[in-house]
Amino acid sequence: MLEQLLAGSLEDAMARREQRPYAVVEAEALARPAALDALEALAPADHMKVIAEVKRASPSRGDLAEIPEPQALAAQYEAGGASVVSVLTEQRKFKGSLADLEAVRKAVSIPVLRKDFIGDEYQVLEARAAGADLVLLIVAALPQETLARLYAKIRELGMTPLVEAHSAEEVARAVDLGAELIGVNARNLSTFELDRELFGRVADQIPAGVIRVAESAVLDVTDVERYREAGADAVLVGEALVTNDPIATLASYLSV
Ligand SMILES: O=C(O)c1ccccc1NCC(=O)[C@H](O)[C@H](O)COP(=O)(O)O
Repeated sequence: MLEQLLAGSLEDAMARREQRPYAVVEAEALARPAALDALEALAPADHMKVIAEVKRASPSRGDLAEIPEPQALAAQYEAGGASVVSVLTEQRKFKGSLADLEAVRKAVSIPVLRKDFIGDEYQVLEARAAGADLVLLIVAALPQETLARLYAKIRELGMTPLVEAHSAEEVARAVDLGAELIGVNARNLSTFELDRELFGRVADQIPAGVIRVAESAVLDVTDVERYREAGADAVLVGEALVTNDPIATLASYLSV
């Protein structure tokens, strides 16, 4: 499934490139005001930080919420104390878009993450042109050389890569890249199986000074407490926020 998701996102990006050539999007990306400092926003604190996701649907869970105005939801996330807003821009299975990202960018003043299946520099340029401050890189999706090239491109544009791993070996590859922000995803993106103990098993592999994010299947405050005890600085949450009162849910998570 991960291969299909990446292939679909790349195909869609190449179709957009036919309409908006590389040089045009590059000029837009370079004309943007500087990206916001995501590492500062997510710096370890005396409470758990939250990356709050705009997520309409997913391959493992189907339709979750309509979200006709992603900017309104993002504004609620900011008001509720989220440190970063994650916007799923993948169209085929997640029903997201770059237009969602642009709308969210205009509505909030906290950093915004482009969450998609990134495999090409053009997608990185698109992210910056739309106003993203962070871009997701999935270790399982790409060879190390490609990851390193995209990591460098994201940094060159002043953005922060969120490098996502789903095993001890992938955490080691994220560390080798020099990642300053590492996400451990409890969800296997090929099988959709959840491993809620994974973060606890690999957290010690992440060097001191690197920000640690626990991703996926954070469904209630006890999950947040478990991840906090295991050393997480932040949690990335989609479903629990789009299917419940986001302000109340954020308040309970931020109390940990
Ligand atoms: O969510 C999925 O089903 C999914 C399937 C395949 C690839 C990626 C997928 N999700 C992306 C994410 O990483 C999550 O949206 C994110 O971590 C939030 O997860 P959740 O809180 O469980 O909605």
